[in-house]
Amino acid sequence: MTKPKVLISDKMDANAARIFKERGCDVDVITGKTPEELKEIIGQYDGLAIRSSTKVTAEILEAATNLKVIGRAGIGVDNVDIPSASARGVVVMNTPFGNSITTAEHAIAMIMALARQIPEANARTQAGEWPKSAFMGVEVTGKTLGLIGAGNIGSIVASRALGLKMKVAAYDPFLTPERAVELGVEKVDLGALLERADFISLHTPLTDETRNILSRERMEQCKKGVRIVNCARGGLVDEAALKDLLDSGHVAGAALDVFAKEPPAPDHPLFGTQNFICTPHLGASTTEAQVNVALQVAEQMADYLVNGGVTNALNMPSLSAEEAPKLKPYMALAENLGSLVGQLAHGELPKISIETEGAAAQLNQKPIVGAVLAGLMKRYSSSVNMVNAPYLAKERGMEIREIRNDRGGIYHTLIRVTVETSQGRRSVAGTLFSNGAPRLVEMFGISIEADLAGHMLYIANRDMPGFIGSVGQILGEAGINIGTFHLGRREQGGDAILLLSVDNKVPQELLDKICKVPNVQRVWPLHF
Ligand SMILES: NC(=O)C1=CN([C@@H]2O[C@H](COP(=O)(O)OP(=O)(O)OC[C@H]3O[C@@H](n4cnc5c(N)ncnc54)[C@H](O)[C@@H]3O)[C@@H](O)[C@H]2O)C=CC1
Ligand SMILES: O=C(O)C(=O)COP(=O)(O)O
Repeated sequence: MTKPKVLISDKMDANAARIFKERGCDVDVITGKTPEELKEIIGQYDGLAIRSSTKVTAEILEAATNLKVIGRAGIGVDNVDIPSASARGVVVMNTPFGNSITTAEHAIAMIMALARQIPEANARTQAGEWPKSAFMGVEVTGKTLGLIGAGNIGSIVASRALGLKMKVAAYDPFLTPERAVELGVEKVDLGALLERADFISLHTPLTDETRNILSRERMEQCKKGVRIVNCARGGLVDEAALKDLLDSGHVAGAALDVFAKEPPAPDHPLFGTQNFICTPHLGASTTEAQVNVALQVAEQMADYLVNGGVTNALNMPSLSAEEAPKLKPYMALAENLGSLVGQLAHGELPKISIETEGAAAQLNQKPIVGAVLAGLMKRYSSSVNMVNAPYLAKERGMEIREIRNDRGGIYHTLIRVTVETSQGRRSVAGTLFSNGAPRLVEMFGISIEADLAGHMLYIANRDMPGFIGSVGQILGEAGINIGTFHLGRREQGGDAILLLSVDNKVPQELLDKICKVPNVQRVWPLHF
């Protein structure tokens, strides 16, 4: 058998190459290639090991005709086009914990550097000045640190900040009250965090929801004199607004490890701004973290290439060869149902029950439960997958109930997912057609049949004449094409639901307009 061939295309600790060789792979270390150069050579490799510099675009993947696995020695995978990789059957893995401590420590270092203006004081002192009276710092003791995102890294930052005698307030829709107590932080909403924080540190992935989470408006809502740290992802903070607010003194200091575009242009507006400090995406750059992630990524990738074992994959569950074909369609259904309740619940999810009926109840429940939870949490975490979702859910205090009912009801096979939140109970169910196609069959106890795919709109209304025409007209006038249309109602004149698939994302103004149509109770955009 020919040896699998791996390319390490970003700077990586030498342990990675050593492990690949020891595990029976050939390995090339070629860093600093342009996308065009990478495209030329990628076709010969079975594995690609990267950090954040290599951008694995659809175009690169198209040329990667032999590629089987991409391994990210680190956490964020926003530089990999995962849908394209999945479509080509390429497994994408990361190392979700290997650099978390190191990155949390970098955020703490940034907080301290801002509090005492260490970089500028250092530069001026070494330039021959003795600017003792130019600098007046602030203590962090007793100050409030507002954490946006309290996952792996945010939690570690919280523990270190508490050790520094700071108070920690955290905004994270996935943080349960119990987990907040365990961490010793106060769970708050974003508005309260902005009003109270003396320091803000961001620790979320970059998603549609977190992009620009510190917008101009939100930073203006902050306490005057706030100091902001971003060691997560560029794009979370509006850089132009940050520049203006530092100039006006509303923001007293800002430290960025990451930029919207990396590397930033040499004339980036923030460069040279007073009380602004930055580092070139060094969050994960310690000897310890780099050894951790290099060893882990090489072991995981070699295991997959040589033995077919799957660990920390973001686009594939870990499955045995016999189970895989049977479970595959169920997992697609389960992930869609999880994603649907996650989008509808939009908030804390302390209790979830996953019920299987008929044929579904006879199968290995683990991948089904994993897929529901992965669907539910994927909007909140970049590294969630079917394998680690149950673990993450447990860690975050989610109560998970599994119910099996071997006897089928009206459907020969059914999965029902119910979440209980402070806003109430939300339950959805789906079945599989005989060709394996997944189908939603029930929402909130109301029968409805729909495919869950692409952009959709969920509308809850009173069952009254005329409403469908008005909704269709609003969308039609805005040039939004309706693909499919599904209706369900509890009883004549009672609660009813409408699920539409639409060709484009529906803008907020239109959602507001639909909300005003008589008898409409709730409008919710969905995406699958
Ligand atoms: N600067 C650097 O070198 C490094 C940066 N990172 C980045 O740090 C970030 C966090 O990493 P982890 O803690 O490991 O991820 P994680 O997945 O454990 O935690 C992310 C947290 O953000 C929360 N979240 C998601 N959407 C949110 C929203 N709209 N508002 C508030 N909270 C939200 C999630 O619920 C989750 O608890 C990632 O973007 C990662 O890529 C990670 C390592 C090194
Ligand atoms: O792990 C992450 O998400 C990081 O951002 C670290 O990036 P790097 O591997 O240092 O290029």
